[in-house]
Amino acid sequence: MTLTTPMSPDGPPSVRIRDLTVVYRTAAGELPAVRDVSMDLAPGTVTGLVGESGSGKSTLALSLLNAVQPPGRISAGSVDIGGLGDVVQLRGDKLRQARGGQIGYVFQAAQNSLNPLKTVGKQLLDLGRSHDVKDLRALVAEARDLLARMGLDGARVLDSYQHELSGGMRQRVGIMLALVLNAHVVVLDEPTTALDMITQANILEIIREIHAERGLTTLVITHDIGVVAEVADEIAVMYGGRLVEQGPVRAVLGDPHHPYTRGLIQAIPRLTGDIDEAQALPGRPPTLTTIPDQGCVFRSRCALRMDVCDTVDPLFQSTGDRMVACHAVAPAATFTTTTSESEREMTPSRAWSGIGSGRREPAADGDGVVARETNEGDSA
Ligand SMILES: Nc1ncnc2c1ncn2[C@@H]1O[C@H](COP(=O)(O)OP(=O)(O)OP(=O)(O)O)[C@@H](O)[C@H]1O
Repeated sequence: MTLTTPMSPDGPPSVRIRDLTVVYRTAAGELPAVRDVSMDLAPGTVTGLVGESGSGKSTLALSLLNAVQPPGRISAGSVDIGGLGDVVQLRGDKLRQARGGQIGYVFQAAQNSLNPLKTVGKQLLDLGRSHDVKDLRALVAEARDLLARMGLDGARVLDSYQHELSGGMRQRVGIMLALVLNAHVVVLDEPTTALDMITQANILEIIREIHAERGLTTLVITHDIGVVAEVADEIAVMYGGRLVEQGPVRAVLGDPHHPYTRGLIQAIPRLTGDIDEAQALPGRPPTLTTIPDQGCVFRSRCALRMDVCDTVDPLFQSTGDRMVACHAVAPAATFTTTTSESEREMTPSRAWSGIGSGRREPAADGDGVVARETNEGDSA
């Protein structure tokens, strides 16, 4: 079925986040939930943002709409969205129009975020009026089309109250409301949480299809790596308010370079094979007050911890096909110049030799020493 709203004539927009820091006011002062994050969402891609609870995913995503609420605020950095400029600088009417108009957001637990006292159609009209939509009939037709595209009877759904719809139907209504004003950047926060497996699979398929057909740039936030594997082109991994790894999904999931990414993957129980293969990550993620203010944020849980990790923030830098922030992972330059046997041992997969076999201590001397030398050189 053809959608009434075609792909943007300029193509999907790019999103460029630079040096973004978001703080929350606490009894201990303002503390960063997102710190110095730089990342690009390539036009037309689905990026999956993963990390344990509290790693800063939702805070980062809200920054894309300049919608961080007090006691939080964006204290530094920029979010440039193609055709819009720096969203962090937008105020008043311009910001209100951008939200929903150009940037759609499907909130966490969208299934429960509809107004229980109004029909979906009434909420749609409220949305249209708040964005000064002149042709409300066309808006309703667009909503019906979108709902039909997602396998629902549009007219019936628009006449329904929240309690008359299943969880999966409400989630689709959330997606419709995020897209109906023709947004081309879409953020979905935990789009499949609390849905059964079949409905989850169905929603992920819908996200992919609509993403491709409408020419969107999409960010999906989830703590479930399975969701990322299913729906995303790129994966970004967050820990303690930092981005620790970002790259193509297949490359990163097939050969994770950061110890945290590897730990997340190893913690997934498999449907087949030995159930004991899944290893929970030891320790807990930090809270705002326990995130260290210098050195690597992951070091207290890291099997590859070295002295340098206590004092020097690892740079988020290219290791060839991806970006990684880890002192134990050699940057791209090292790979292109290595020739000798000992230098070849610097590759991340060598540094990982102990982890894959279930050993939970730093890699053997040679690897550890070489990695440390490499990184001390870098930070100099
Ligand atoms: N309103 C707030 N006031 C104070 N601290 C907050 C507030 N909202 C979030 N935080 C803190 O900021 C950090 C990041 O939270 P955020 O919700 O962005 O993480 P998340 O990765 O999205 O977690 P989840 O998956 O549980 O939603 C956490 O330590 C959280 O406790």
